[in-house]
Amino acid sequence: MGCWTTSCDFGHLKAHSKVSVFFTMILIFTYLFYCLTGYCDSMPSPLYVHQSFRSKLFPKEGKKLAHWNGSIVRELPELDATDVEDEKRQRGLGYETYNNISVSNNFGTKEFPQAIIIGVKKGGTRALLEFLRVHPDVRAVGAEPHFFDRFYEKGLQWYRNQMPRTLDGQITMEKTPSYFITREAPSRVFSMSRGTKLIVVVRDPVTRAVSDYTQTLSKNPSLPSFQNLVFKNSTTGLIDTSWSAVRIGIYAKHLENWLRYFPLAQFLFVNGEKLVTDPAGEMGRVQDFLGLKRVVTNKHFYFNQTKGFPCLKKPEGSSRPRCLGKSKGRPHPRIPAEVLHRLRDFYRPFNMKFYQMTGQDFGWD
Ligand SMILES: Nc1ncnc2c1ncn2[C@@H]1O[C@H](COP(=O)(O)OS(=O)(=O)O)[C@@H](OP(=O)(O)O)[C@H]1O
Repeated sequence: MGCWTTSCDFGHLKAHSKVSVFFTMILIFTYLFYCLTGYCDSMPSPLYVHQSFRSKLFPKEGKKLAHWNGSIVRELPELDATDVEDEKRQRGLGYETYNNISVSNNFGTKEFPQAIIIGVKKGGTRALLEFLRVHPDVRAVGAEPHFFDRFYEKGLQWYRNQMPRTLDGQITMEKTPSYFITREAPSRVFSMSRGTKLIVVVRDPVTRAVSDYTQTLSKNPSLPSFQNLVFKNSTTGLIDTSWSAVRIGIYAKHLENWLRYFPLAQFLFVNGEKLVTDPAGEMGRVQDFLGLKRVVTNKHFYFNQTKGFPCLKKPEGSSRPRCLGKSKGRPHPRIPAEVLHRLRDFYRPFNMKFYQMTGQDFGWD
C-alpha cells in the first residue's frame, strides 16, 4: 500500500516536472526570440548586432530606428580625425569600440565603401559623417583610414579590413578629407570601384583657410601670424599658394583632377555653411544622393547655444545630447580685414570656376 502510494507520488511528480520543463522551454525560446530581435537589453550583445538585426527585420521602421540608432551614436567616443586615427587603426580587427569597451561584431561582411567623403579639410566632414551615422543603413569607419593618400601600399585587402561589417542594404562609408587634394587619389579610387559616390563638403575658402590655420596654431602656438604665412610678399600682397591652408581652397583645381576619372553626377557637393544653419536640409540632399530613405530629419538636431553649432538631439530614452568635440567649432583668431579682403579677391576667380563646374552657387563672394 505504502509502495502504491509512493509510486502514485512519483507519477504525480513526473507529470508535474514534464509541465515545468515544457514551460521552461517556452520561456527560454521566447527570451531568445526577443534577444534576436534586439529587445533583450540586459544581455551584453554587440551594439551593432542590435542595429543590424533591427534594420533587417523592420526595414520600414525608419522613424523608430533613427532614435534607437541615435543612442548608439551618442555612445560613440568623440573623434577628432586628426588626433585619434592612428590609435583607432591599431585596435583589433573584428572589434569596435564604444566608450572604450570593445565589442565583437562578427555579423555581416566587410565591403569596400560605396560612398566616400573625400573633402574638404575643415569643411565640416566630421559633422556630416556623424550625422550620417544616425541612419540605420549607414555604417562608417570612425577614424580616417587615409588609404588613398598615405597607406595605399598596404593594399586593398587592408583597406577593406578597416571597414565595419554590413548587412544587405547597408552602405559602407568612410571620410578622409585629404583625398580631395591628393593627385593620385582619383585614379586609385577609380581602380577600386568606378561607381564610388563622392561627397565633398565645401566651405568658403577664406574661412576654411582660417580654420585650417587655427588647427595648426592649436598644435603649435609659436606659429607665425596668419598674415605672415598667407602672403608671398606682404608689400605686393601676392598670395602664397604653396601654403597648404591656401592651396586646399582652390577647389576648382582639385575638382578638375577628379573629373578626369568620375562624371559630375557621381559627386555631391555639400554646402558646409548650410550644414551649420540647416543641417536637416543638407542631410536630406545627402540621403537622396545615397539612395537612402530620409530618416535623418529636423527632429534629430537642436542648436546648442553654448557651442554655437547644431548638435544631435537627445535620443529617446537616453540621458545626453551629443555635440562634436572641442576641436570642431573652435573660435578663430582675429585676422585683419584687409588680409581677408585680399584673400577673398584671390579666391574669387577660382570660386566662379567652381560654381560653373558644379552648377551650384555657394555665395562666397
Ligand atoms: N555641428 C557642427 N559642430 C561643430 N563643428 C561643425 C558642425 N558643423 C560644421 N562644423 C564645422 O566643421 C569644421 C571642422 O571641419 P572638419 O570636420 O571637416 O575638420 S577636419 O578636416 O576633419 O579636421 C569646424 O571648423 P571650425 O569652426 O574652424 O572649428 C566647424 O565650423
